[in-house]
Amino acid sequence: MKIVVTIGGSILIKDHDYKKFRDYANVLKKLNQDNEVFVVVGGGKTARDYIDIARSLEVSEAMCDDVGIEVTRLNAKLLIAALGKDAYPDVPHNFREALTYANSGNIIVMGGTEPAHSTDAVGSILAEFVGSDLLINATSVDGLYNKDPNKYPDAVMFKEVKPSKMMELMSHNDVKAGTYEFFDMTAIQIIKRSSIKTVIVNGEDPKNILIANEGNIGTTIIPE
Ligand SMILES: Nc1ncnc2c1ncn2[C@@H]1O[C@H](COP(=O)(O)OP(=O)(O)O)[C@@H](O)[C@H]1O
Ligand SMILES: O=c1ccn([C@@H]2O[C@H](COP(=O)(O)OP(=O)(O)O)[C@@H](O)[C@H]2O)c(=O)[nH]1
Repeated sequence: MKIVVTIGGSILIKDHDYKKFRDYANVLKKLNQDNEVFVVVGGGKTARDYIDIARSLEVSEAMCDDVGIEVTRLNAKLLIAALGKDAYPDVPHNFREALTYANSGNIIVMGGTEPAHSTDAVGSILAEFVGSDLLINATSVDGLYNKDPNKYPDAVMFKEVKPSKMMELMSHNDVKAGTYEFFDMTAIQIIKRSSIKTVIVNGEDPKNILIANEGNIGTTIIPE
């Protein structure tokens, strides 16, 4: 099975701790034993800090996004380091490169591609591009809720959700560099148009990725 895993920067680089990269590498190696694995990593607080500096220098939003992309690629390099010989040594800068590098049989790790969307969108486009059977989105909450669970204690998590419902929930979100919170529209649109089976899980514990592969955790995005 082909699997694309996106790992939110909010978990991977939260504490600037090498152990998170090592723990993720161990889980991804396990997943890669019976599957072909592609990974997309986010930028986290580091990306937001860099974007804030760029924005204060009054560069364009696209340039701010570009700064964010560089940070995601740095995080990808760290995960490649943790994976050692199981990873392809270069970070693909686009989807064609990812597909070409996959011929090596190694785990592919990438960050962002171009401005104006998040690494969640990169994950969904990559899933479409390589014909992935499953997209696993590892983030800092247990799944998709009817409202932000960090702001509203009474928020309720969906076990299953259709893309159109997600669009409704995310439509008010900002589209500036560093602010593509949770899922951006591009990501949802791609998941919708190609009916990509997607599971959103809490990635604080990397082992949840293995559970997501077997089902029954987090939120599953189901076709319309
Ligand atoms: N409807 C929602 N369901 C779940 N989380 C939400 C929702 N709306 C906003 N959030 C927020 O989105 C955050 C995850 O987004 P983000 O920090 O960008 O994660 P990642 O690093 O995985 O991309 C959560 O911490 C949560 O506070
Ligand atoms: O293909 C991409 C990926 C990322 N980004 C920029 O890089 C930032 C960090 O990526 P992301 O938000 O996905 O990281 P995470 O939410 O996982 O920390 C984004 O906010 C965007 O500004 C982008 O422009 N294009």
